Amino acid sequence: MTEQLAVAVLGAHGRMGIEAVKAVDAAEDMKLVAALGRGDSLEKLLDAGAQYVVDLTVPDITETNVRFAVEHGIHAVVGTTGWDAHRLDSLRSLLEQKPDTGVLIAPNFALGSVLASAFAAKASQYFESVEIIELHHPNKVDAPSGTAVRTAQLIAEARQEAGVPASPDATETSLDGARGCDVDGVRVHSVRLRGLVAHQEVLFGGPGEQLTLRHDSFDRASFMPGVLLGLRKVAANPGLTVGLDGYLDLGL
Ligand SMILES: NC(=O)C1=CN([C@@H]2O[C@H](COP(=O)(O)OP(=O)(O)OC[C@H]3O[C@@H](n4cnc5c(N)ncnc54)[C@H](OP(=O)(O)O)[C@@H]3O)[C@@H](O)[C@H]2O)C=CC1
Ligand SMILES: O=C(O)C1=N[C@H](C(=O)O)C[C@H](O)C1
Repeated sequence: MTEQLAVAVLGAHGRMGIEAVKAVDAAEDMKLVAALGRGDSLEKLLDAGAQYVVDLTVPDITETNVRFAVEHGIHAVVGTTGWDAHRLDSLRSLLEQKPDTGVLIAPNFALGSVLASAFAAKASQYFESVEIIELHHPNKVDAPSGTAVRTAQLIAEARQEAGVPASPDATETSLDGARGCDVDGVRVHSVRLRGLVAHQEVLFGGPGEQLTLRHDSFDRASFMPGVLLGLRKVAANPGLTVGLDGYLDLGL
C-alpha cells in the first residue's frame, strides 16, 4: 500500500470539522494525525507531522491558519469563508516563496454545487436578468455565503466576456436590503431559516421565460467527497487554486 496522507483538521469540533474528522478517519489512503479546535496551538501540526491541513474554522482565523501551514510546507484544503481578493493576493505572494506547496480554497465542496455554479455562469450569457438567492441555517455567521459570492463572480466574468449588459432594474426607492446586496453587479439575497442546511437558487429571466438552477445540501455529508478529492489533488497542484472546479475537468 502507498503511504497514507498525514492529515490534520482545524475547527475539528465544529459542524463541518466533525464530519471531516470522520471522513478522513474512514479514508484508507489517509491518516488523521491531529484534530484541533479553538485554543489549540498551531505548533501541534508540526508535532503531529501533518503534511495536509483541512481548515474549517471561522473567517477571522482562517488566514492565520493557512499562512502558518504554507510557511511550514503543509498543503491546505480550505472550506472556510472570508477569502476576499486582498487575502487571496497576499496568499499568492506567500506561495511564491513555497513553490512546492498547494492550497485549495473551495467556497463549496459539494460536487452538485460546483456544477450548478459552472452551469449558472454558462447560462448567464443567454439571459437578460440574473439574481441569486442563497438559503442557509440560522447559525451561519457570514452573509452572503461564500458560494453565492463565488457564483456571482463567475456569472459577472462570463457576462462581461460575452458582452451582456447589466440586469435591468428600474428601482428608484427601496428599504435597506430590499434588493439584496450587489456582488460584481449581481444581486444576492440571503435567507436564514431553522431547518435549512445550505441551498442556492440562481434565477434567470428572459422575455416570457424563467430558468432556475437550484442546488440543495440536505446534510454536511454532501461536502465530504469534495474535501477528500481536494486532499488527494492539492499536492499535485502547487500554488493557489480557488474553487474545486479547478481540479475537475468540467469542459464548459
Ligand atoms: N466549503 C464548503 O463546502 C463549506 C464551507 N463551510 C464554511 O466552513 C466554516 C465552518 O463552518 P461550520 O463548521 O458550519 O462552523 P462552526 O461554527 O460549526 O465551526 C467552526 C469551528 O471552528 C472553531 N474555531 C474557531 N477558532 C478556531 C481556531 N483558532 N482554531 C481552530 N478552530 C477554531 C470553532 O470553535 P468554537 O466552537 O470554540 O467557536 C468551531 O468549532 C464556515 O466558514 C462555513 O461557511 C461550511 C460548510 C461547507
Ligand atoms: O456555513 C455554511 O453552512 C456553508 N458555508 C459555505 C458558504 O458560505 O458558501 C458553503 C455552504 O454554503 C455551507
